Amino acid sequence: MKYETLIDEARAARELAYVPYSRFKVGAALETKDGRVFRGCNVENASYGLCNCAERTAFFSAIAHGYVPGDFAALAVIGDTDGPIAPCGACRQVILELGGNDLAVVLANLKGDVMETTAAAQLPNAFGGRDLQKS
Ligand SMILES: O=c1ccn([C@H]2C[C@H](O)[C@@H](CO)O2)c(=O)[nH]1
Ligand SMILES: [Zn+2]
Repeated sequence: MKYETLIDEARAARELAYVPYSRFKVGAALETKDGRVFRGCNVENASYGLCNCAERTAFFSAIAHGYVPGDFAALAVIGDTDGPIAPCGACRQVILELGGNDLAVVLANLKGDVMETTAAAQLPNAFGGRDLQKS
């Protein structure tokens, strides 16, 4: 799918964000290799630490629908930022594990700025499952 189309999906997802505390809406759209798209928005909570970002909502939705690491082609994320939105560290960790090193990550904002990168490039020197398999 064209990145513009995936960004449009993320833009639509953003409209559904539940953000009574930050008022900062974020949308994500995760494309599977078999052509489906899972949308995600951020979902906040009065217990602030429970807020879930748009990126993780999209991945967790796809996993809950039976998709597994290796099934994903691209992730688009959009927010009302000056430059292309920058995923938080927690999301970069999840994007890398579930999306894989080479997942295309398309970061956008409402003004039309776009940055294309990859999951691995967004989290250098990452901790991963392999690190747990010593001894
Ligand atoms: O890439 C990002 C950055 C922030 N947020 C959310 C978390 C919180 O709900 C709000 C403010 O940080 O934006 C996302 O969903 N994705
Ligand atoms: Zn995040």
